[in-house]
Amino acid sequence: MAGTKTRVDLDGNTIKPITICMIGAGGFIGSHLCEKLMSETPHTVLAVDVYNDKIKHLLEPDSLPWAGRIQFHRLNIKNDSRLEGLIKCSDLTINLAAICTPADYNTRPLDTIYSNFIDALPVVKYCSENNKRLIHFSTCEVYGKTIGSYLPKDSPLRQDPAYYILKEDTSPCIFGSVEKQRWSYACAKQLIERLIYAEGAENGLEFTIVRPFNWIGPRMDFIPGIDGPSEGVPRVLACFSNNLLRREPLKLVDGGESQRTFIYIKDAIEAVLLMIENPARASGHIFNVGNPNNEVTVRQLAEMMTQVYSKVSGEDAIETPTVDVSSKEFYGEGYDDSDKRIPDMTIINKQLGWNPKTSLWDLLESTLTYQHRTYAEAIKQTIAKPSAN
Ligand SMILES: NC(=O)c1ccc[n+]([C@@H]2O[C@H](COP(=O)([O-])OP(=O)(O)OC[C@H]3O[C@@H](n4cnc5c(N)ncnc54)[C@H](O)[C@@H]3O)[C@@H](O)[C@H]2O)c1
Ligand SMILES: O=c1ccn([C@@H]2O[C@H](COP(=O)(O)OP(=O)(O)O[C@H]3OC[C@](O)(CO)[C@H]3O)[C@@H](O)[C@H]2O)c(=O)[nH]1
Repeated sequence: MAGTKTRVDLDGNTIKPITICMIGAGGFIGSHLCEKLMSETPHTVLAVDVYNDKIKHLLEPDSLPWAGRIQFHRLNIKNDSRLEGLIKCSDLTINLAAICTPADYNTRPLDTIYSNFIDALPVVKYCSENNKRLIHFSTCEVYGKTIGSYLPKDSPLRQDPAYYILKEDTSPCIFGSVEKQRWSYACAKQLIERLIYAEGAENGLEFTIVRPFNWIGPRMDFIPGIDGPSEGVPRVLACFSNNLLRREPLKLVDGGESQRTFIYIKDAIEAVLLMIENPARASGHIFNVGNPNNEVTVRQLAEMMTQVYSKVSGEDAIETPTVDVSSKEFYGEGYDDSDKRIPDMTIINKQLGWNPKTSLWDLLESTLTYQHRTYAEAIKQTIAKPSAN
């Protein structure tokens, strides 16, 4: 059971129980991290969020084995004076809070910039002033587009990894023009990274920055009309899951040519736990956390999800499984895209000896099994219900 046997870090030292102030604990990543910390470690979590639906199973009932090691604090970090107190009484702060769905970047750029930069400022300040360690969640989007994307389509250099592999310490950050408001998020994340780095350099802040590369799994985002707004546009996993559950074609934005590497949330959480429990190895570093072996185009992702969903649901795929849609139609004015995202793993390998394990097929199988079990019945009922109009 968690907390009863001695746990050691990568250098063989005993790990002491700590208190973690986790901001954004009620979201997708936060819920998995809380689950891991409760079931496998003796640490205490002060879980801060405006919502707690995704961690309710960890908070209730009081008889859970970890009762007393997790407390939920419903607060909005934009305007709540309790934040400093929570950071002060913790050993480590993990900041996950953000607006991080691409459909918002070009349609709500002010909220996006405030959420990812302005609202994170007090968190960094309180950590720095109170000598508290900070693990801040940034994004792979800070790399923007690859250098290779600016080469002619037929250039052989496009095949050279030097032109597309994304490295924390050497790759540039290449964003589109200011009118392309898609980059409001990446730019805000980049500036907060620079501020944290500067706090480390000038004031000795002990920090780690995480750049997640498309972490996916159960509880990611919402299914429109079921546990989120009917007109809402979540990230691609939930968009495609929604289409499959409703037996609608999956929408391929601009032909589905963009490439992504997807990593299973449970693999990624292992990396975060290593950062939490190995401060001497993690502090002062920026880490890519992704699975370079799981690269697909968005079109290939749609095809694979269609096959996997057929297998787990027992339903045949629909006759026309995908449909092309322009980015302007799907996301509106100001959308732009990252062409390709393959993480370099040198730094995380060297510092933490971590590697992802789960193949794309396997992670889709467990995730779509969860989506089917969780939503298929509710979707059937909404489809069967006669509409109000
Ligand atoms: N999931 C990924 O693949 C991925 C990729 C790149 C970066 N990230 C980063 O990781 C972090 C977590 O992402 P996620 O996928 O879990 O997103 P998420 O939207 O599921 O979680 C974010 C949580 O933060 C909370 N939050 C936002 N603003 C808040 C505020 N003002 N006060 C209190 N709580 C607030 C939200 O309610 C939500 O529960 C984000 O910073 C995101 O930019 C995630
Ligand atoms: O129905 C859809 C939805 C999306 N697409 C395309 O899929 C690609 C991936 O989209 P998505 O997962 O929504 O987001 P991104 O990978 O572009 O950005 C995220 O990456 C990390 C993070 O920082 C946080 O999660 C976020 O910014 C993309 O090409 C879409 O256009 C589709 O074709 N159909």
